[in-house]
Amino acid sequence: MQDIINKAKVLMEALPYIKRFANKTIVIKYGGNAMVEEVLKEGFAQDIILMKYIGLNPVVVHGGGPQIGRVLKAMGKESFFVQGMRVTDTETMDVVEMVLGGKVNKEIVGNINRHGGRAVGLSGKDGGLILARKLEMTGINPDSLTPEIIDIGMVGEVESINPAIITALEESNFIPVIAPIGVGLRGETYNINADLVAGKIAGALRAEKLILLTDVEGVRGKDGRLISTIDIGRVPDLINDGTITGGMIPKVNCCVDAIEEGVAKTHIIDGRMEHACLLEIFTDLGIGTAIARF
Ligand SMILES: NC(=[NH2+])NCCC[C@H](N)C(=O)O
Repeated sequence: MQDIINKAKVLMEALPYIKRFANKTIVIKYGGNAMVEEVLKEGFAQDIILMKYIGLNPVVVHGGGPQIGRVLKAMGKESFFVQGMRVTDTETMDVVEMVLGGKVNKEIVGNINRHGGRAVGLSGKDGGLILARKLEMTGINPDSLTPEIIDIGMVGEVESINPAIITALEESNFIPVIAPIGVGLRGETYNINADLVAGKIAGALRAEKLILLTDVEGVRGKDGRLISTIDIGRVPDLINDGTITGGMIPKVNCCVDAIEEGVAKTHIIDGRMEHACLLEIFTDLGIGTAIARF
C-alpha cells in the first residue's frame, strides 16, 4: 500500500514542473556517454518523448566528437586538438559535416521517432539557423613567450542564430535535432562546439531551460561534493578560487551567457545516469547543478 502511495507522491512532485514548463522551450545539449551506451540512448529518447507529450518543447543539440574521430581514423587521418578543439582542415570539415549532420544526427532522430516522436534533423545550414565566423584562437608562442594567433582551420563560433526554422517546427509539433555546424557569410562550413551552439540557441529562443548533459555529476565543490545550485553572481568567485576548473569553466560560462540572454535556468547534469533529464526537470532537488539568478 505504502509503495503505491509513494508512486503517487513521485507523480505529484512532478506536477508543479509540468504546469510551469508546459509550452516552454527546453534546449538540451546531448553528448558523451548518453549518446553511446544503449540503455542511456533509449532512456534519453524516452525522456524527450515524455517531455513532448506533456507539453514541453524540447530542442536537441548534439555533439559527436568520438564518432568523428573514429571515421577519420578509419580513413587514415590523425586527429589533432588545440585547447580541446579539433584542428579542422577542409578535408576534416567534410568528414565532420558528413558524420555529424548525417550518421549521428539521423541516428538520434531515428531513436526518438522509434519511441513515438516526430523528430526532424537539421544542421545550422538549414533555414540559415546558425551564422558562424572563424574562431580566433590565441595561444602563447613557446619560443618567444608572446601571444600569437593559432590557426585551427574551420572551427567556428556563433555569429548569430536565426531561430525561425525551430519555431516553425515547434508550431507543428516536431522535435528539432540540431547538428552544431554553422555557415559563414561566404557559404563556408564551420565546425562549432555543441555546448556553445546549445547556449546560443537557448538564448535566441529565450528558452525556459538549457540543459548540458555531461559525463560528470555536475559542478563539484572543493570538498568533492556536488553543488546543487549556483547563483550566477557567484560564478566569478568560484572560478577565481579554483572551485570551477578546466573543462567545466567553458560549460559554466556558456550557462551564464545563456542566462544573460534571457534563459530562465540552466543545468549541468550527469548524462551517465539513466533518465537524467527527467530527474532534473521533474523533481525538486534534481540530480545535477542548476545555475540561475536565484
Ligand atoms: N540541480 C538542482 N538543484 N535542480 C533543481 C531542479 C528543480 C526543478 N526540477 C527545475 O527544473 O527547475
